[in-house]
Amino acid sequence: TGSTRPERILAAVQRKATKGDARSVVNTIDQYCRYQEWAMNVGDEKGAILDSIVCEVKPSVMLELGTYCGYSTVRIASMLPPNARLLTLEFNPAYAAVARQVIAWAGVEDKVVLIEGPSGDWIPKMKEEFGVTSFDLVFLDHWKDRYLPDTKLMEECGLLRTGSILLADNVICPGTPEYLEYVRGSPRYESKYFRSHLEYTRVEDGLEKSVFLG
Ligand SMILES: O=C(NC/C=C/[C@H]1O[C@@H](Sc2ccncc2)[C@H](O)[C@@H]1O)c1cc([N+](=O)[O-])cc(O)c1O
Ligand SMILES: [Mg+2]
Repeated sequence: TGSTRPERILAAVQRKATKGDARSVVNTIDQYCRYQEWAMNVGDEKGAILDSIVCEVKPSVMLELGTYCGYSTVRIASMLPPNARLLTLEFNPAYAAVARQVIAWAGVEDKVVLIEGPSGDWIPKMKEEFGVTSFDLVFLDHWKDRYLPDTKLMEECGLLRTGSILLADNVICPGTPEYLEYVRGSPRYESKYFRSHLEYTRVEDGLEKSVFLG
């Protein structure tokens, strides 16, 4: 029973990244996944677009769907002011266990609430369990067939307000056709595509930024 890919990524972080230095953790994971073994982090190229949108929005309360190893969790948290909160949802306990350690190594645990379990169960409980009124920014990077149902669920639960922003990874590769059709076709969203590449490759991919109009 060898190690898993997330465990090997964590090992690289604990071996090579400077403890307490979020950028060093991000750079270490990018190096490892570009030169040792590919992994489904948003990566450096799309990550720079993510950074620019986090900086522009300056969210007080943000949601990430799909923590995985915690790469984008650390990337986002390092951009947030001290009193801002990033809630991140992870379904797989083994991935969550790795992510907690990556987040701790980066020193951003005070800004992050990692929630274990399926988004479908937790989204309806956000208000009562975490005191969330609405999300300023949501980063969708979990199962691609959950992007649309979870967006509709957030609407129904009143978790989006006029101006809330959805930022979706992988809208080209692997692709999220139903979600894309919905946000681009709905009068309740103003959508914009940021062209990029699939992490660590030359394959086209991109992020879709959609502003909820209420
Ligand atoms: O499949 C992809 N991502 C799915 C990610 C899924 C992550 O989210 C939860 S699922 C969940 C469910 C419910 N609630 C929370 C988390 C999984 O345990 C995993 O940690 C993907 C694939 C490629 N690719 O090239 O194949 C590239 C990417 O950038 C990708 O994001
Ligand atoms: Mg992704």
